[in-house]
Amino acid sequence: MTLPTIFIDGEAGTTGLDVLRQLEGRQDLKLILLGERRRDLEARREALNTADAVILCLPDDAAKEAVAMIETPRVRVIDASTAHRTAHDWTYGLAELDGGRQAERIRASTRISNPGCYPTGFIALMRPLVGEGLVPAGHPISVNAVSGYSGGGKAMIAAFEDPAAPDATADNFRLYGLKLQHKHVPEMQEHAGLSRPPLFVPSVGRFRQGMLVSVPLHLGALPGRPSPETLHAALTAEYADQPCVSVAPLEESSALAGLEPEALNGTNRMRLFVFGARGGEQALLVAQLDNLGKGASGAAVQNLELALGL
Ligand SMILES: NC(=O)C1=CN([C@@H]2O[C@H](COP(=O)(O)OP(=O)(O)OC[C@H]3O[C@@H](n4cnc5c(N)ncnc54)[C@H](OP(=O)(O)O)[C@@H]3O)[C@@H](O)[C@H]2O)C=CC1
Ligand SMILES: CC(=O)N[C@@H](CCC(=O)OP(=O)(O)O)C(=O)O
Repeated sequence: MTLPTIFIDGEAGTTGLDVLRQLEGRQDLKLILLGERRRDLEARREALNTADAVILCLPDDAAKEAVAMIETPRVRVIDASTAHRTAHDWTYGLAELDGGRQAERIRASTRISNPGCYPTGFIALMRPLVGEGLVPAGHPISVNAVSGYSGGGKAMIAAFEDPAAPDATADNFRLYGLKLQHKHVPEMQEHAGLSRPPLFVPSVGRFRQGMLVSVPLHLGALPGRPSPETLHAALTAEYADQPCVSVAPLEESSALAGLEPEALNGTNRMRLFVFGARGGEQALLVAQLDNLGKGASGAAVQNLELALGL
């Protein structure tokens, strides 16, 4: 039996290394690695056109360049960058959407855009609620989030870990994206089904990886005045059959005094929480995930398995 071949373009970057860690040692596929030739255009072109599947772990411009180099339509492409996440001829790689029907679309596709880390949490929380009409598409939505510093790739890792790095920082925590035009906003809006861009306030802390994405809601301002229990029931039903996404029971979340971002590190899992007093007028929805796991490399490997039927 011929094993499928996989090329990771960007194999030595933060996401690429994490994909490599998950794939090396597998007996059901063969990796194409370029090592020192990874920046050589001709070596990349050849690998991009001979592999059965390629995972692009590159900045946006380099990802677009890689796609333009692919002349073989059968090659399955999984792009971890932001470049194709709202492109209508690409399939959005969040397999759990629409009760898992998105997994079928991924299976049938040769162009798969891997979701952004923050959008993975936001869309998982919001899309079912908008779809059910519990939150109107035009409702003003705010989203606050915190990420580990690996979210900014090699440069941000160096800034937090190496005092001699060009952007070295002693910050323990900071808000950013303060122009309110973060690159993830169009992706969040489109795949959550919103007609108005969410107001997104990201932040980064002095921990390597892990993420919380929070959406506060004034329930009295929603048309049906749903309770926290109603929102929780909708999310629980949506993800009931999904092994990688779970919804914490209300008894569990109401007993929590706090929530930290690192609990799911090293996994491809995401946990959703609904906080709020029983029957109350306010709710806080939170997604907990690993920015490098379900937010990047974990989802890329999940999409690879779907696309190749592994
Ligand atoms: N970090 C995260 O949490 C997440 C990242 N992503 C996305 O994944 C992609 C990669 O990010 P990340 O791994 O963090 O970034 P890194 O900066 O850690 O790695 C980028 C990689 O791209 C390679 N590269 C850069 N430019 C070129 C080029 N012109 N030709 C060939 N290779 C090139 C680099 O090569 P070299 O090793 O030679 O420097 C490096 O290996 C980005 O699009 C990012 O948005 C998505 C979700 C989450
Ligand atoms: C902490 C930090 O800087 N995070 C990055 C998001 C991670 C990333 O590169 O975005 P994708 O998920 O789209 O690839 C940022 O805000 O730009």
